[in-house]
Amino acid sequence: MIEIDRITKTYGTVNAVDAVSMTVETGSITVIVGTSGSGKTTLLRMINRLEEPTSGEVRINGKSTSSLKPHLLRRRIGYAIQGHGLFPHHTVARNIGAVPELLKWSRDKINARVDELLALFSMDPAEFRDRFPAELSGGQQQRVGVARALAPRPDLLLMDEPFGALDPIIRTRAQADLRQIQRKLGSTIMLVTHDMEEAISLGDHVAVMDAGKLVQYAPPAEIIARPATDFVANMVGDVERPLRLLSLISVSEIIEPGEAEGEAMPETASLRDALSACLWTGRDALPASRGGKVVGRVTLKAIRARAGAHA
Ligand SMILES: Nc1ncnc2c1ncn2[C@@H]1O[C@H](COP(=O)(O)OP(=O)(O)OP(=O)(O)O)[C@@H](O)[C@H]1O
Repeated sequence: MIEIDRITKTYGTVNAVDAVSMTVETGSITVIVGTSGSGKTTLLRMINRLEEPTSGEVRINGKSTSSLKPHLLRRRIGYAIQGHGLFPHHTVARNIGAVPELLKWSRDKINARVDELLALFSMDPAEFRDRFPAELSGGQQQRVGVARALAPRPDLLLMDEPFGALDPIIRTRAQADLRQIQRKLGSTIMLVTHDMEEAISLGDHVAVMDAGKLVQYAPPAEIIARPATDFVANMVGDVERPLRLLSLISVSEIIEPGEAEGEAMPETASLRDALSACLWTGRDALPASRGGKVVGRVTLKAIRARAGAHA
């Protein structure tokens, strides 16, 4: 069991993560979802102490992570990131065996573990063991990255946007593979994404972050049925229907006078695109442009009203 207890990270005057508490059950997947800058990565990196918390603590099976040396802690916690961070001059086998080697496992034990993991990820060990990362597809590199993180049988696997670089079809497949492997190995996983669909399809629990705060922590069905705040409701949408409707309406229909910060949205774009841009960049309003010139703004409130009017 992982207990996160009022953990906070302050940069200057900003609480990037603000007194977040949650308990993660062993053998489950928890997905942390939120807009850009909501504190997801900082939260994840405090768990393996790549960032030191300003206050609060994390306990793994009852033991505070602050009682362990960070490099020893990180051998017990796997970490997989977007772009996978493989060592380019090492073979697949050496990449996967990197931490077991540090832990001084025997050569036979490492080789067996490498082959076991490759097979689990549907990669024939005889074919892939001796290849270099550049000789793999993006999806294969991603799988090797996850296999490497799982190699020493970590207590916990942290994943930061692991599927971010994959195209949508491979991404869906990679999510299904991860689910299957996690079930088989009984791993405990905490995964960060900005994609609510990914959170809902992968998570046993979904943690929604907004401006450093944990605004809801619940199973996906509850997040959809009973969003705790307007922000969560916005992130979930009313599942698919309003999004489909919004994709049929153009920004030009709801432009209003006024200003907004950041990159402009062309009036010919759909409200689905405008909503997506608001959520992605954490803005409540976007400038709207016609022929490259800003002519007003489109607000999250107006997008929601329009979605409601069609419901
Ligand atoms: N080293 C740092 N120094 C100062 N501020 C930081 C630092 N790291 C992160 N922040 C700030 O903390 C906040 C949270 O950042 P964090 O990277 O955790 O967000 P995130 O939700 O993971 O975003 P994204 O999805 O864009 O990666 C942001 O406002 C960010 O600018």
